[in-house]
Amino acid sequence: MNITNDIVTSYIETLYKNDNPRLRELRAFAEERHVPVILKDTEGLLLNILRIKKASHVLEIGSAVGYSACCFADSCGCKVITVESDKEAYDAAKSNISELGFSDKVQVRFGDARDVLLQMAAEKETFDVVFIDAAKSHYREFWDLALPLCSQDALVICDNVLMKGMTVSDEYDPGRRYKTSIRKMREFIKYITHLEYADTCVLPVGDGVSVSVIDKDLYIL
Ligand SMILES: C[S@@+](CC[C@H](N)C(=O)[O-])C[C@H]1O[C@@H](n2cnc3c(N)ncnc32)[C@H](O)[C@@H]1O
Repeated sequence: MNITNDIVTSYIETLYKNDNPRLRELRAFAEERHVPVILKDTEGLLLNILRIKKASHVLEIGSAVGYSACCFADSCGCKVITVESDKEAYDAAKSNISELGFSDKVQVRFGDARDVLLQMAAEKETFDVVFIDAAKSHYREFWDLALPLCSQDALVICDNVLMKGMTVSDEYDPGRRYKTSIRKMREFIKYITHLEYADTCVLPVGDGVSVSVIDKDLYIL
């Protein structure tokens, strides 16, 4: 189910373009195997945001097969560190990044992002964009761990925040199967939209994308 009108979504899909044939192939490969990769309209939004921001160092939580990480590096030449906890996905991401020629720009790290980000903080790594696209029920933990890694005016972008409409209304989860993750996502959205150190907007693009600008001067560890 789309969170926007199906006719609008289909029309926007017809406008999609990615000029890199290898990335188009990787998207097709992932889609055929039902590997979740960023939706086409989300991709368009993120790549333009990265270019407007002139992003140089991007942290991604949730690599899957490495598709979005390669798109980021391809669109603006930024360095990307992407973190993946599933061994099979990690291996696939590593080999795709290498085969597509992005090994000098994209580094994939294996492990639960909640552990890997702690190590990165100890190594004093910083990023001007963080993209959170992993287990939805852990978004608050990912956010808290990503904040110390952000530079001044960094962007923290979270995917799937509208959860196919379920964040907005229980009617989209009639069997109440996702009750806990819905509650956690609502709490997360409320949290990030009421912070003094972050300005956040939530966009009904793809499965819902939040974009937060971080004022490090107002952020106290
Ligand atoms: C939606 S997919 C990522 C898609 C990718 N960003 C793209 O668009 O090409 C989410 C990925 O997050 C990974 N993941 C889930 N929880 C994680 C965690 N705690 N730490 C690291 N990776 C995690 C999953 O194994 C899955 O491969």
